[in-house]
Amino acid sequence: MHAQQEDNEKLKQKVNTERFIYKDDEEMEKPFDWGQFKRLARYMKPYAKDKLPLIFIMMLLSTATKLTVPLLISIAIDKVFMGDEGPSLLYILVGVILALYVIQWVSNVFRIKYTNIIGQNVIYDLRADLFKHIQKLSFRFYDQRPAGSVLVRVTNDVNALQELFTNGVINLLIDCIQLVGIVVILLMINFKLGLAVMITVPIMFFMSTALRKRIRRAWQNVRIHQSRLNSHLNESIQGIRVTQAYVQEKNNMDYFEQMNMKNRRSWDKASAMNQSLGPLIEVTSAVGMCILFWYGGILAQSEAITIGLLVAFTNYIGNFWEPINRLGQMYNQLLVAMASSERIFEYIDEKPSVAEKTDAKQLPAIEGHVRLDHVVFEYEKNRPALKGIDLEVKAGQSVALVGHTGSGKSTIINLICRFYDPVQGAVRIDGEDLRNVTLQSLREQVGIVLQDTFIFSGSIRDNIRFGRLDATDEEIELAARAVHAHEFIMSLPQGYDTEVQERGNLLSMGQRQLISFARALLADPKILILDEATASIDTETELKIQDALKTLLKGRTSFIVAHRLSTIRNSDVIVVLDHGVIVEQGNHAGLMQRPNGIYKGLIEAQYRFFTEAV
Ligand SMILES: Nc1ncnc2c1ncn2[C@@H]1O[C@H](COP(=O)(O)OP(=O)(O)OP(=O)(O)O)[C@@H](O)[C@H]1O
Repeated sequence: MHAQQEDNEKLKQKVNTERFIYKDDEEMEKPFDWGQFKRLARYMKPYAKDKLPLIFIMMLLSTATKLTVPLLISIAIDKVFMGDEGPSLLYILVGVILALYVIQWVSNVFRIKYTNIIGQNVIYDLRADLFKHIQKLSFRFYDQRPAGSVLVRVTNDVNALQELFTNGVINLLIDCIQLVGIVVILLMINFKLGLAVMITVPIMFFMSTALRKRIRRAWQNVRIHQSRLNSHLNESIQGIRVTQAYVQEKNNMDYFEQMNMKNRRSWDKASAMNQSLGPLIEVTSAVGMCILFWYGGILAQSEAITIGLLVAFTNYIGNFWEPINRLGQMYNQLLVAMASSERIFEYIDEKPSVAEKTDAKQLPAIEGHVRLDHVVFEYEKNRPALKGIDLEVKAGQSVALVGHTGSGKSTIINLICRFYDPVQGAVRIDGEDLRNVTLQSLREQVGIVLQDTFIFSGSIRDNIRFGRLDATDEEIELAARAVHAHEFIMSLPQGYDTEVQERGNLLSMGQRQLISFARALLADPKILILDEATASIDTETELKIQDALKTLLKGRTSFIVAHRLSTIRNSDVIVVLDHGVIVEQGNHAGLMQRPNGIYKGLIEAQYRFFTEAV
């Protein structure tokens, strides 16, 4: 019994660990890619003309002032303290140093201000480009990715570039200029001493490069864990109702804890490694200092260098390690940003699988004649969802698509709206192959109401107006009345102005559907598609809806997918699908006369279901 319990516990743990599998969205190692860096830098171009030269001047000014101060101090030591100059030179030097600090401060303030402006603008543009593009991507793109991972690219990856643009690139330049400046000054003051002190640079460079590679990997590991945590969080919040309904909170929490712990451990490891870099730099700089005091002392004794210049040397060396340390960090930051930019550009470069031809023409006002010519379609290679569909629908006819679940009903609809293109064959409206027309001119004339109707945050009025943005309030109300939505809308606290939250959480499923009916009616499309649209409506409302549908469908070609067969018996043509093939076609009366017909079987099964249930 005990062993059985243990087995059960193990099985539960196994299921829990394997339940969530998130594809890692992160490249481990990527060499620096100049092409990509240039592409990224192009985002700075619009601001380059007026802001970049200013930033550059400010940068040179602050570095020059910073590097001049030690030289002035050395003059004070040699001429005033060690020499025989009077205090007036000291006052002048102190005044100049003070002025230099003020200049440095002012130039830094403006530099930071301008770099922030450029950085924020670049990030704004990049995010806008990315969002604009992913809005155009086809259903196939979204089929292949969890929403969480798309979200992470628009938020986290773009944020990762923010630091690079606001500080990174400019600090990198400042540090390079400062380093070159210091090296030149050191070698000019005393060539031999300069070389001797810098002997430690290559040693430190090699040691820190090796260490940094490991640090970079450790941070990448942190991001992988964070990304998994994000995906899980996104899924948990979206699926919270199902989780609670199946009392899976504890399992969910256990899994979250595991992820959270792994994330924390990876963070601890990375930050411990990071901290080991500081002492390495300190030791190297201490060795450099020792060399300076030892060799510098000898040179000073032989009067090859003055005490003032030795002090200046010490000062410069002190300022030397800091940018070297930062440059290493910056390189890491640059590689991280490059990985992020690669992921962003990957989306921006993604071509919509349903692409408009360059010479795509406007679909003129249609009559609504729809034809599917031997259409074959597959979502995944070698798994056809439609296996050669031939269907002709005259303008104004109402077509019902019926069949078992997974038989291909929604797929036909997806092709008529051109959310996907057929693999073989063609879908034509008024004789025009849909691949030859612009998406806008097609979709403006095809209305669709889905079972999972999407309600956007905003007022009820705005949601109905989504069907036609220039509709007047009267037209909106007329549409709502026609589909019997007006009564329930008026019973809401602010009527048409009632704010509904994202996804319409405040409304029932049926109410959401009535709103989308009104939305579709307002759009006044020549072809109307109702995909399981009446599934969530109660029988009483359905009777009203049947009446409304008559108005809604009048003069339009319509496609109705419904499991509730009572909704479709009045259709002109009923198309019965099975495993992606049309197996029967005709009107209700005709199909009911077929002995052993599939449609007849479906109707009888549904009738039995209802009579036995009652
Ligand atoms: N986005 C997708 N990616 C991969 N396969 C899909 C996708 N959508 C549907 N399929 C597959 O295509 C086939 C047809 O699906 P379709 O949604 O057209 O069926 P349906 O008749 O509308 O079913 P239901 O009545 O359950 O809505 C099914 O085998 C389904 O598994």
